Amino acid sequence: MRSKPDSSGPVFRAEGVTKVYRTGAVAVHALRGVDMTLSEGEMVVLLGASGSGKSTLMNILGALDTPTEGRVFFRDRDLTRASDRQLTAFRRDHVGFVFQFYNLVPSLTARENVALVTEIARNPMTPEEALERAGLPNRMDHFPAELSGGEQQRVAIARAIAKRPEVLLCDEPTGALDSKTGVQVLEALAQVNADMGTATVLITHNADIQRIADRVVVLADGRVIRDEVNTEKIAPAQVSW
Ligand SMILES: Nc1ncnc2c1ncn2[C@@H]1O[C@H](COP(=O)(O)OP(=O)(O)OP(=O)(O)O)[C@@H](O)[C@H]1O
Repeated sequence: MRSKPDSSGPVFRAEGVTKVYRTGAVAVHALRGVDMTLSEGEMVVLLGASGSGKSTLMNILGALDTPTEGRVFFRDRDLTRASDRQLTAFRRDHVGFVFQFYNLVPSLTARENVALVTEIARNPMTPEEALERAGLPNRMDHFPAELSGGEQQRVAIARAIAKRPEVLLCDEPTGALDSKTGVQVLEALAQVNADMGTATVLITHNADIQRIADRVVVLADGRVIRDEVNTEKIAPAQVSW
């Protein structure tokens, strides 16, 4: 069953997005006309084989990259017409990113890593609240080297959500984790999605993880080959791989 109504307009809308990377004489067609939407509060799992274009699409949605052709809207804003400066402001104000590798500052504690964001964001939560929401209330004064991979990833999630982004883009957040710690990370993401209504895109290689999604989008060779509502959504704790 869908857990959330789909009454409002999409947060993201990609229309006919193509991306061609040119390296010398070689052209790689990473995306070949992708249409996709992300609705308010929705958790979308993006699946596909290696090289199918998942990261390229996510980077374009998050304005880390620009399409070769096509349009990307964030609410009513056409990102493909925005300047670099506007795109930087868009990322800073609206998007949280979580990557496979946590990119924490090793010499700072969990709390201090999150504070790097809360000190510059416009309407942040406290680092403590962010770490609690990410499921890590008891490790705030630990350094990254004192934390497990799953705990480090939850610090990265806390850092990503501390500015209260409307969208969370997660590229293989469990890719470096075993299944037990991977489930804990998925639980943190599902909790944020449920409590804060943060629309979330989650890239994974792991087909089992699609079961926690509201909707599943599958890419193959730069095209969307499946886009379906998941009618039997399960809790992360029920996922095993
Ligand atoms: N900066 C780049 N320059 C040239 N080619 C690129 C670049 N980034 C990605 N590509 C190519 O674009 C295609 C899609 O890559 P992308 O990283 O989006 O796939 P993916 O589905 O995320 O793969 P993976 O699951 O392995 O991360 C691949 O063929 C890749 O080699």
